[in-house]
Amino acid sequence: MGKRKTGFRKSMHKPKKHLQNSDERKPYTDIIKENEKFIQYYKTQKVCKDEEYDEFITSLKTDLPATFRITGSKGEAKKMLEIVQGQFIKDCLKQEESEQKPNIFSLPWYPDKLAWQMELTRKDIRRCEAYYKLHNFLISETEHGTISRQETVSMIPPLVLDVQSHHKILDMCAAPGSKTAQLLELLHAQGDPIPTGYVIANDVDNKRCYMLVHQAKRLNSPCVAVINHDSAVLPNLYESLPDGSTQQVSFDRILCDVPCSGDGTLRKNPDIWMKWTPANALNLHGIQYRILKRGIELLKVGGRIVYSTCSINPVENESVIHRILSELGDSVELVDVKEMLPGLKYSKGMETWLVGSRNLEFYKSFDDVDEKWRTTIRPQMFPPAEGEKSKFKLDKCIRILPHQQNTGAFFVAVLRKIAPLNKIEKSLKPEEVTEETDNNTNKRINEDNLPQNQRKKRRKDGYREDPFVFFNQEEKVWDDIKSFYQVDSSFDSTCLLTRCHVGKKKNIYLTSSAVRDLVLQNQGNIKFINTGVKAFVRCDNKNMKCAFRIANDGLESIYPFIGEDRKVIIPKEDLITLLLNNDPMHSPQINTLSEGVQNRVANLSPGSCVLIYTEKIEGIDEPLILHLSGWRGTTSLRCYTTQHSTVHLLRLLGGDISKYDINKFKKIEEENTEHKEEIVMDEKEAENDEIIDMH
Ligand SMILES: C[S@@+](CC[C@H](N)C(=O)[O-])C[C@H]1O[C@@H](n2cnc3c(N)ncnc32)[C@H](O)[C@@H]1O
Repeated sequence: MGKRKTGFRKSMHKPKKHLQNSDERKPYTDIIKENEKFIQYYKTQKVCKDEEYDEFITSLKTDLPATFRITGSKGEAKKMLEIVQGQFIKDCLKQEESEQKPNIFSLPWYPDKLAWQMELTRKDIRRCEAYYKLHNFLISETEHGTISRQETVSMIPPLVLDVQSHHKILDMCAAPGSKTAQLLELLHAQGDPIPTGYVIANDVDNKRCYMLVHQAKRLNSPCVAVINHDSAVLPNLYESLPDGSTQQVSFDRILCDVPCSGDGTLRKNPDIWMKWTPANALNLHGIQYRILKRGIELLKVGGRIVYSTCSINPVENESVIHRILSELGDSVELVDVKEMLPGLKYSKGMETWLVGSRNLEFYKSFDDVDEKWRTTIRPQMFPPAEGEKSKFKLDKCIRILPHQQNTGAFFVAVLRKIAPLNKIEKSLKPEEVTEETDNNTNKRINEDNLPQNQRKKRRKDGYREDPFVFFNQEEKVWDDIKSFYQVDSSFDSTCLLTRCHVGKKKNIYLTSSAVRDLVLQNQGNIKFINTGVKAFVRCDNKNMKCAFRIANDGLESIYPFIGEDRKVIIPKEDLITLLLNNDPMHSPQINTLSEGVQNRVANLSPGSCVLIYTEKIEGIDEPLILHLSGWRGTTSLRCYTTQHSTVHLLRLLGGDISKYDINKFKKIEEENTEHKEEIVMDEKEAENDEIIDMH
């Protein structure tokens, strides 16, 4: 008797993911957006005028509008702006049955019209079939890195930090990283391929550090490193000086976007309605203060630090700033940044507030506080005395409330360091530092200059990260790369690194020389999670004289150093052809491309190359310039792009993206039908099997 075939495939028994009726997560629609304590607390705190209070609360109960920021080089950003302002987005917003289409507008206070808000929530965009093209647009452009979907108010802190390309920037509480990404954009805004400044992005939560890595990666910057520390006790960082000694890094700019109760995000996170209690703010005040204080210690005199929270509570906001100014007032002052935010509606910082206990007993001063609350309510949480208000100028802080312009709630304070902290700075230097200082100069001795046997092994075991292994002058693989790509002698190959000590090098990453120095000087004390942009990828292709191809990620940084021989100018039509056919098995044949390209590649030896596309854009001097990693095969030419980048590039060039612009609603419908058909088929097969068996 033959073996019985069941005919039932595994897939039949396992419901497809989208068909599963999962009740693991409570839908946000089931959350009751009420909390008596919350309503009473903020009414008592007078966070807005009495006549606005109902509007304030009502606004907190509605979903947030979707917003995004355009990023990228000037030419690319201008082209994206044309798309956002043009017919494409107009069509995306059109609802077939309705005559009314939601509005989309640029935020007046964000420079160059780069930030946009829609009269649609993220949920609307995700759930409504009419917006599937808009949704696809937002996803592919976000993944490619040309837009960042970021909440309106969250764009303010990096903006008022006033970043320039030479700034050393520290982002103290950086994960998941939307502000880090914005800081990187601002660092690269002038178009330098490798800015001299950098961003050190820190978070205490190891897992969240990887979200940060993902965010930073989208920006393809060689000037960022992700580290993992409690920023309240972040060790000093050191940098080399030209004479070989080292000195402590003083940051030009610091972002201190501290952990907070998050009640300003109620519109996005409605579950906070059920969890909210005044105790959260009381518990967070201490760590918020310590993080800000450590930030000020690490800041250069003349530098700027931005303190921000997504909390409405003065105990987490003005109270922290007041405490800092009371202690360090000779060294820091609040900065008025009104001029940097034209058209933004906000309330001035509060100069007086009450401190409320867990059960809503409100106190004007610590002397009145009931004994039982004195461990949670601290004397430093109270506002300045009546006669001292003008000394602190807390009204320079910025409070954004949700009803003012349909956003989340937010608090921002900008501080400038005007003098060193003296005693405090000295007392907080970690022990390792003094241990190794040169007595005469008070500078730390550069360990790299010491003989190997005198270097102290500082790395603690247990870091999960792969090592950061920088090339030395004699790096073997470099000779081939250098000669194949005719890399200019000004390129510093010691800024290239791999993540393995032994074995074949797979990916080669690039950092700026300042970031390289930071890693080398500090990897004993600082837990580096990630750094470097991918510059070269191993591809052992017999046809190529060099084992590494150029990666798109780091191409902008290495482009100026690559010799002309491996660069191919490509016209629009050919680039569109390559993008539409970027399956490596079916790359376009060279003889199907334009004559210009055929002539250009005739003498180009097989292997990796850079494809260059330029286009004049009306209204700006800077053209759109695209540099893409390409491959000259024996008879074909291809372009390396991920699917999201392919869609982005085709969109920029006006190519046909229909094959990628999938209507997921239709697809699900089809899959459901297919699934039903599959079941019928499987049942038929099973019946046949029965028949076969019976005979
Ligand atoms: C408000 S979120 C930061 C949001 C982030 N700046 C952004 O724009 O995406 C606060 C972050 O602080 C981190 N955090 C909490 N305590 C910290 C500490 N002591 N040191 C460093 N990070 C801390 C949390 O893990 C969280 O990721």
